Amino acid sequence: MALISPSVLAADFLHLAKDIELVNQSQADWFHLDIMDGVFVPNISYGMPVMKSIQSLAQKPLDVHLMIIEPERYFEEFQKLGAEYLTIHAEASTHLHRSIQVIKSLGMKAGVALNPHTPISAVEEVIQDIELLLIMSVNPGFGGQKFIENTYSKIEKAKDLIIQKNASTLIEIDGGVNVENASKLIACGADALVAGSAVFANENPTQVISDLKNAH
Ligand SMILES: O=C(CO)[C@H](O)[C@H](O)COP(=O)(O)O
Ligand SMILES: [Co+2]
Repeated sequence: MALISPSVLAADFLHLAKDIELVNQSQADWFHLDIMDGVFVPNISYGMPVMKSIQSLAQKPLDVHLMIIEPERYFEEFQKLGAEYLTIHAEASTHLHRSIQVIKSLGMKAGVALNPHTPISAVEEVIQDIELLLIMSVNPGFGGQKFIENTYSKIEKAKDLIIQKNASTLIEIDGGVNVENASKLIACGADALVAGSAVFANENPTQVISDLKNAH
Protein backbone atom coordinates (compact mmCIF):
# COMPACT_ATOMS: atom_id res chain seq x y z
CA MET A 1 0.00 0.00 0.00
CA ALA A 2 1.33 3.42 -0.91
CA LEU A 3 1.38 6.37 1.45
CA ILE A 4 -1.27 8.88 0.39
CA SER A 5 -0.61 12.61 0.70
CA PRO A 6 -3.58 14.78 -0.33
CA SER A 7 -2.46 18.17 -1.61
CA VAL A 8 -4.15 20.99 0.28
CA LEU A 9 -3.56 23.25 -2.75
CA ALA A 10 -6.74 21.81 -4.26
CA ALA A 11 -8.81 22.16 -1.07
CA ASP A 12 -11.61 24.65 -0.53
CA PHE A 13 -9.84 27.62 1.10
CA LEU A 14 -13.15 29.16 2.16
CA HIS A 15 -13.80 26.03 4.20
CA LEU A 16 -10.29 24.83 4.86
CA ALA A 17 -11.09 23.42 8.31
CA LYS A 18 -13.70 21.14 6.75
CA ASP A 19 -11.20 19.71 4.25
CA ILE A 20 -8.45 19.28 6.87
CA GLU A 21 -10.92 17.40 9.05
CA LEU A 22 -11.93 15.26 6.09
CA VAL A 23 -8.30 14.22 5.58
CA ASN A 24 -7.90 13.61 9.32
CA GLN A 25 -10.82 11.18 9.21
CA SER A 26 -9.68 9.49 5.97
CA GLN A 27 -7.16 6.76 5.13
CA ALA A 28 -4.63 9.41 4.06
CA ASP A 29 -1.19 9.23 5.64
CA TRP A 30 0.14 12.77 5.29
CA PHE A 31 -0.88 16.32 4.35
CA HIS A 32 0.96 17.63 1.28
CA LEU A 33 1.59 21.39 1.52
CA ASP A 34 2.75 23.21 -1.64
CA ILE A 35 4.64 26.42 -0.90
CA MET A 36 5.25 28.53 -4.06
CA ASP A 37 7.04 31.87 -4.27
CA GLY A 38 6.14 33.15 -7.74
CA VAL A 39 9.86 33.09 -8.68
CA PHE A 40 10.93 29.45 -8.78
CA VAL A 41 7.49 28.64 -10.19
CA PRO A 42 5.06 30.96 -12.00
CA ASN A 43 2.49 30.90 -9.20
CA ILE A 44 2.13 31.95 -5.56
CA SER A 45 0.23 29.55 -3.32
CA TYR A 46 0.09 30.20 0.41
CA GLY A 47 2.60 30.78 3.17
CA MET A 48 3.23 30.73 6.89
CA PRO A 49 -0.08 31.97 8.35
CA VAL A 50 -2.08 29.42 6.35
CA MET A 51 0.37 26.65 7.22
CA LYS A 52 0.07 27.59 10.89
CA SER A 53 -3.70 27.21 10.68
CA ILE A 54 -3.37 23.85 8.92
CA GLN A 55 -0.92 22.63 11.55
CA SER A 56 -3.31 23.55 14.35
CA LEU A 57 -5.92 21.14 12.98
CA ALA A 58 -3.93 18.47 11.13
CA GLN A 59 -3.56 15.14 12.91
CA LYS A 60 -1.17 13.60 10.37
CA PRO A 61 2.42 14.46 9.39
CA LEU A 62 2.99 17.54 7.24
CA ASP A 63 4.76 16.74 3.96
CA VAL A 64 6.00 20.17 2.88
CA HIS A 65 7.01 20.74 -0.76
CA LEU A 66 8.96 23.99 -1.13
CA MET A 67 8.90 25.51 -4.61
CA ILE A 68 10.93 28.55 -3.66
CA ILE A 69 14.39 29.88 -4.45
CA GLU A 70 17.01 29.87 -1.68
CA PRO A 71 14.80 27.67 0.52
CA GLU A 72 17.43 27.54 3.28
CA ARG A 73 16.31 31.03 4.34
CA TYR A 74 13.18 29.49 5.81
CA PHE A 75 14.20 26.06 7.16
CA GLU A 76 13.90 27.07 10.81
CA GLU A 77 10.52 28.63 10.25
CA PHE A 78 9.15 25.50 8.60
CA GLN A 79 10.52 23.41 11.43
CA LYS A 80 8.65 25.60 13.91
CA LEU A 81 5.51 25.23 11.80
CA GLY A 82 5.67 21.47 12.25
CA ALA A 83 7.07 20.19 8.94
CA GLU A 84 7.85 16.49 9.27
CA TYR A 85 9.18 16.11 5.73
CA LEU A 86 10.80 19.21 4.24
CA THR A 87 11.39 18.85 0.51
CA ILE A 88 13.49 21.25 -1.55
CA HIS A 89 14.03 21.30 -5.30
CA ALA A 90 17.42 20.18 -6.61
CA GLU A 91 17.10 22.98 -9.19
CA ALA A 92 16.67 25.61 -6.47
CA SER A 93 19.56 24.63 -4.19
CA THR A 94 23.13 25.42 -5.15
CA HIS A 95 24.46 23.57 -2.11
CA LEU A 96 22.05 20.69 -2.02
CA HIS A 97 24.17 18.47 0.22
CA ARG A 98 24.59 21.19 2.82
CA SER A 99 20.89 22.07 2.73
CA ILE A 100 19.94 18.43 3.33
CA GLN A 101 22.21 18.28 6.36
CA VAL A 102 20.71 21.49 7.78
CA ILE A 103 17.15 20.15 7.38
CA LYS A 104 18.15 16.98 9.23
CA SER A 105 20.01 18.87 11.96
CA LEU A 106 16.75 20.71 12.65
CA GLY A 107 15.05 17.36 13.29
CA MET A 108 13.06 17.15 10.03
CA LYS A 109 13.17 14.46 7.40
CA ALA A 110 14.85 15.70 4.22
CA GLY A 111 13.32 15.44 0.78
CA VAL A 112 14.61 16.44 -2.66
CA ALA A 113 12.25 17.17 -5.56
CA LEU A 114 13.12 16.85 -9.24
CA ASN A 115 11.43 18.72 -12.08
CA PRO A 116 10.36 16.61 -15.07
CA HIS A 117 13.49 17.52 -17.04
CA THR A 118 15.94 16.76 -14.22
CA PRO A 119 17.47 13.29 -14.41
CA ILE A 120 17.60 10.91 -11.45
CA SER A 121 21.40 11.16 -11.62
CA ALA A 122 21.07 14.64 -10.03
CA VAL A 123 20.51 12.93 -6.66
CA GLU A 124 22.98 10.09 -7.11
CA GLU A 125 25.44 11.49 -4.56
CA VAL A 126 22.83 12.38 -1.92
CA ILE A 127 20.30 9.56 -2.19
CA GLN A 128 21.57 7.90 1.00
CA ASP A 129 21.15 11.18 2.89
CA ILE A 130 17.51 11.82 2.07
CA GLU A 131 14.32 10.25 3.38
CA LEU A 132 12.18 11.28 0.40
CA LEU A 133 12.71 11.67 -3.34
CA LEU A 134 9.85 13.64 -4.87
CA ILE A 135 9.51 13.06 -8.60
CA MET A 136 7.43 15.75 -10.27
CA SER A 137 5.06 14.24 -12.81
CA VAL A 138 3.93 17.70 -13.99
CA ASN A 139 5.85 20.94 -14.24
CA PRO A 140 5.55 22.49 -10.79
CA GLY A 141 3.39 25.53 -10.14
CA PHE A 142 -0.19 24.44 -10.59
CA GLY A 143 -2.57 21.70 -9.61
CA GLY A 144 -4.84 19.97 -12.08
CA GLN A 145 -2.28 19.38 -14.84
CA LYS A 146 -1.89 16.35 -17.06
CA PHE A 147 0.39 13.55 -15.86
CA ILE A 148 3.67 13.23 -17.84
CA GLU A 149 4.00 9.61 -19.05
CA ASN A 150 7.82 9.61 -18.97
CA THR A 151 7.50 9.52 -15.17
CA TYR A 152 7.05 5.74 -15.12
CA SER A 153 10.53 5.02 -16.45
CA LYS A 154 11.94 7.71 -14.19
CA ILE A 155 10.49 5.96 -11.13
CA GLU A 156 12.13 2.70 -12.23
CA LYS A 157 15.48 4.48 -12.56
CA ALA A 158 15.06 5.97 -9.09
CA LYS A 159 14.20 2.58 -7.63
CA ASP A 160 17.30 1.04 -9.25
CA LEU A 161 19.48 3.78 -7.76
CA ILE A 162 17.98 3.33 -4.28
CA ILE A 163 18.57 -0.43 -4.39
CA GLN A 164 22.07 -0.02 -5.82
CA LYS A 165 23.03 2.44 -3.07
CA ASN A 166 21.27 0.40 -0.38
CA ALA A 167 19.28 3.51 0.59
CA SER A 168 15.89 3.59 2.33
CA THR A 169 14.60 6.68 0.51
CA LEU A 170 10.87 6.80 -0.22
CA ILE A 171 9.82 7.69 -3.77
CA GLU A 172 6.92 10.17 -3.91
CA ILE A 173 5.09 11.09 -7.10
CA ASP A 174 3.50 14.53 -7.41
CA GLY A 175 1.25 15.86 -10.17
CA GLY A 176 -1.65 14.43 -12.11
CA VAL A 177 -1.91 11.36 -9.88
CA ASN A 178 -5.34 9.72 -9.87
CA VAL A 179 -7.11 6.42 -9.27
CA GLU A 180 -6.43 5.38 -12.89
CA ASN A 181 -2.63 5.68 -12.82
CA ALA A 182 -1.99 4.82 -9.14
CA SER A 183 -1.51 1.06 -9.65
CA LYS A 184 1.04 1.51 -12.42
CA LEU A 185 2.95 4.10 -10.35
CA ILE A 186 3.11 1.66 -7.43
CA ALA A 187 4.19 -1.18 -9.74
CA CYS A 188 7.07 1.00 -11.00
CA GLY A 189 8.25 1.64 -7.43
CA ALA A 190 6.32 4.60 -6.01
CA ASP A 191 6.01 4.57 -2.21
CA ALA A 192 3.95 7.73 -1.75
CA LEU A 193 1.36 9.42 -3.96
CA VAL A 194 0.38 13.09 -3.83
CA ALA A 195 -3.10 13.84 -5.13
CA GLY A 196 -4.74 17.26 -5.20
CA SER A 197 -7.45 17.71 -7.78
CA ALA A 198 -8.19 13.97 -8.02
CA VAL A 199 -9.21 14.14 -4.35
CA PHE A 200 -10.73 17.55 -3.77
CA ALA A 201 -12.40 18.09 -7.16
CA ASN A 202 -14.28 14.82 -6.66
CA GLU A 203 -17.66 14.83 -5.00
CA ASN A 204 -16.48 12.09 -2.63
CA PRO A 205 -12.87 12.89 -1.57
CA THR A 206 -12.90 10.28 1.21
CA GLN A 207 -13.69 7.55 -1.31
CA VAL A 208 -10.93 8.70 -3.68
CA ILE A 209 -8.40 8.64 -0.82
CA SER A 210 -9.56 5.13 0.05
CA ASP A 211 -9.32 4.01 -3.61
CA LEU A 212 -5.78 5.42 -3.85
CA LYS A 213 -4.83 3.76 -0.58
CA ASN A 214 -6.13 0.41 -1.76
CA ALA A 215 -4.56 0.61 -5.24
CA HIS A 216 -2.05 -2.16 -5.86
O1 LIG B 1 3.40 20.36 -6.38
C1 LIG B 1 2.33 20.52 -6.94
C2 LIG B 1 2.21 21.48 -8.08
O2 LIG B 1 3.40 22.11 -8.29
C3 LIG B 1 1.10 19.82 -6.43
O3 LIG B 1 1.44 19.05 -5.29
C4 LIG B 1 0.47 18.94 -7.47
O4 LIG B 1 0.24 19.60 -8.65
C5 LIG B 1 -0.80 18.29 -6.95
O5 LIG B 1 -1.92 18.66 -7.68
P1 LIG B 1 -2.68 17.69 -8.71
O6 LIG B 1 -2.83 16.36 -8.00
O7 LIG B 1 -3.97 18.40 -8.93
O8 LIG B 1 -1.82 17.59 -9.92
CO1 LIG C 1 3.57 19.30 -4.47
